[in-house]
This record gives sequence, C-alpha cells and structure tokens, in this order.
Amino acid sequence: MRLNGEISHREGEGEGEEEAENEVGSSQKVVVGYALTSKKKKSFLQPKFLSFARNKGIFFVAIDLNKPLLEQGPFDVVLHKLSGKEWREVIEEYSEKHPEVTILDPPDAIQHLHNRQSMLQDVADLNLSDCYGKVGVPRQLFVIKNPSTIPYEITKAGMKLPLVAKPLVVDGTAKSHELFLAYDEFSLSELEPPLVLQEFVNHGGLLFKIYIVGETIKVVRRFSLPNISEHELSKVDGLFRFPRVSCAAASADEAYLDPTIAEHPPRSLLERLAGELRRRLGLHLFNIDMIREYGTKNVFYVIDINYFPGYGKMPDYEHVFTDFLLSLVQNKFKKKPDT
Ligand SMILES: Nc1ncnc2c1ncn2[C@@H]1O[C@H](COP(=O)(O)OP(=O)(O)OP(=O)(O)O)[C@@H](O)[C@H]1O
Ligand SMILES: O=P(O)(O)O[C@H]1[C@H](O)[C@H](O)[C@H](OP(=O)(O)O)[C@@H](OP(=O)(O)O)[C@@H]1O
Ligand SMILES: [Mg+2]
Ligand SMILES: [Mg+2]
Repeated sequence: MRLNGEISHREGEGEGEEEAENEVGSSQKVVVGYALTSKKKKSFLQPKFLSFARNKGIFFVAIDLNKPLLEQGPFDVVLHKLSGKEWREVIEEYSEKHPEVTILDPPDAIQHLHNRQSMLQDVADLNLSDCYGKVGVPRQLFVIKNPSTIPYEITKAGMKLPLVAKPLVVDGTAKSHELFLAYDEFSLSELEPPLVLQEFVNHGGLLFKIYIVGETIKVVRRFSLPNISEHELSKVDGLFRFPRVSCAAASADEAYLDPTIAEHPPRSLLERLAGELRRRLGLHLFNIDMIREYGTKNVFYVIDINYFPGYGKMPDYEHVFTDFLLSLVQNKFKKKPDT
C-alpha cells in the first residue's frame, strides 16, 4: 500500500490533476501494475471501473512490455493475462525478486487451465456430491495423435453420441475455441489432434457461468446449445462447427425460462466447488461453465474453466473487483510483522 507522493503515471488520470482523495478519505493508495492485451484492457479496464477504483484509492498502471519489469513499479499487485513462455519467465523472475507483490495469478497455476485435460481433472477428482446435488465432468476421451483410431476408441470407451470436440490446448487464440459437434464417430477422424471429445449433455439450452473473484461467487445465466433428441441423432450424421454460443454478454437472466432449467445451482454446492477449486488450482480469478443435466433437479457438469474471463460482462464487477483488490492488500498488511 502506498502513501502520498509515491505514485508515478497513473492510468486514467490527467497530468497535474489533484490527487483524488479516495472515498474513505485516507491517503493510502493501492498500485496495480497490469499486463493485458488491448482487447482485454478495453473489456476489463472500463472507464467506470477505473474511476470507481480510483475513488477507492486503487490505481492501475500499465506495465511497459518494452522495458524490464524489474525496473518498473513499485506495485502492490501485478495483474496479468498474456500468453507465451517468455512472459511467464518475466513474471516468475519478478515474483522471486518481489515476494511482497501479489501476482494475479501465478503463471504455473494459470498453465493448469491451458490444457483441457488438466483443467477439469480437479473437478473429476472432487466427485462432489451432497444432499443438495452432484457435480461431475462429462465422460471424455483425449486424442493426442492418431485420429484414425477415434471410432475404435469411442466404441471401446462406450462413449455416447453426440460428442463435443474441443482443442486440447487453450491458449487464448481463436483456434482454441474452434468447437465441433459430432453426430457420428467416423467423421471425428477428420479432426486435427490433440483434442478432447466430451459427451454432449442435454441441458435445456442454458448454461451457468460461475464467476470467481477471490472469495466472491457470482452466477450468470447464458444461452447455450439446445438439447439434441434421439430422433435428431438418428437422422443426422457428420461434424458441425459451432460458434461461441455462450460467450456473448447477452445474458439469459432477463429471459423467461423454465424454472427447472434456469434455477441457479444450490449455493452450498457452489461454495464447496469454488472453495475446493480455488485451493486446488491456486487461482483467485476464474470462471466455471456449469450445466444442469436436462430433466434432473441438481445433477450438474462442469464443462470448462477459464482463467481471468470476461469480468466486464459480470454485473457489478467494479464493486466486486475493487473490494477484492483492497482485501488482498489489507490482508497482506495485517500479516506484516510489526517492524
Ligand atoms: N459437454 C458438453 N455438453 C453440452 N454442451 C457443451 C458441452 N461442452 C461445450 N458445450 C457447449 O459449447 C459451448 C462452448 O464450450 P466450452 O465452454 O468448453 O468452450 P470454450 O471455447 O472454452 O468457451 P469459452 O472459453 O468462451 O467459455 C458451451 O458454452 C456449451 O454451450
Ligand atoms: O463469457 P466469459 O467471461 O466466460 O468469456 C471469456 C471466455 O470464457 C474466456 O475466458 C476468454 O479468454 P480466452 O480463453 O483466453 O480466450 C475470455 O476472453 P478475454 O479476451 O476476455 O480474455 C472471454 O471473455
Ligand atoms: Mg466455456
Ligand atoms: Mg473456455
């Protein structure tokens, strides 16, 4: 936490402006260095968020990627979402030299979500079920090399069609979001490994995005792929690429939906799932794509977990995020031995 006079250039503040006394009137400031793509900066560092944060004494400072990170700052927090081994090494070196700075989030923890096998392994291991419901992962098969063996492997594994085919690697490129629906196992050999094949679970065309920001959980409904009937399955063959149906900010929260489909997952189940994943993944910032098996009350499947997702699409994100950043720094302050 910085006191007056220690801040260099700040995002979103004109030259020579009086330093904004933050809302609580204290002169303590939190400096967040960020390294984000321009797309992410635009969607996440919205003006309303920057000004709200500034009033809380939080200032965002762009990290100059053309200068050594160690020569920049000082920062209380470093917030980043960039791909590539080189950037990971920069952050790891910085974190070793500056253990006092909170890194959101550690690169090796983020890496865990860049592979759709390791991504869901913790959920599968959890095998979470209690009196409020059950959370699992759809049956899936990983195809690393030879696509010609897919039909045999699918049959051997007793996988039920249709299947969703997803690139195994999630690296922020458009390619990692190229998904296909397969109505027969033979057409799958046209796909390019490495990939994961997941059983398609009917879920009434609605998906829950469970946003996690530290200890906070926010549930958003999003439209999703419609159910596929046995009749349709018997009539259709082949492979169909589909668009990113659930990514648009257009939430389904305002639409009238069948309550048995649209009812949020039980809070207690979400609290347990979020708590376990925060601990096992070692992440503060992620969301969970969860679907309810159509026709059941509380049988849920996690189909995707995303690092530092589109928080700008999350209602009230500016309050949630600023409270989170303040709590991070205040908790660190409390832990500091009396000097
Ligand atoms: N096993 C499944 N059963 C039913 N529908 C699925 C399944 N897997 C994916 N889908 C549908 O495909 C959409 C995209 O899947 P997924 O979220 O895994 O891809 P993604 O590229 O990681 O998307 P994003 O990162 O933008 O959330 C889901 O929102 C859902 O509509
Ligand atoms: O609707 P959400 O917030 O889930 O959309 C996210 C998406 O889930 C992924 O997290 C995207 O990141 P990549 O997987 O790295 O592509 C996010 O894109 P980003 O540009 O905001 O990081 C989507 O917003
Ligand atoms: Mg998803
Ligand atoms: Mg995803």
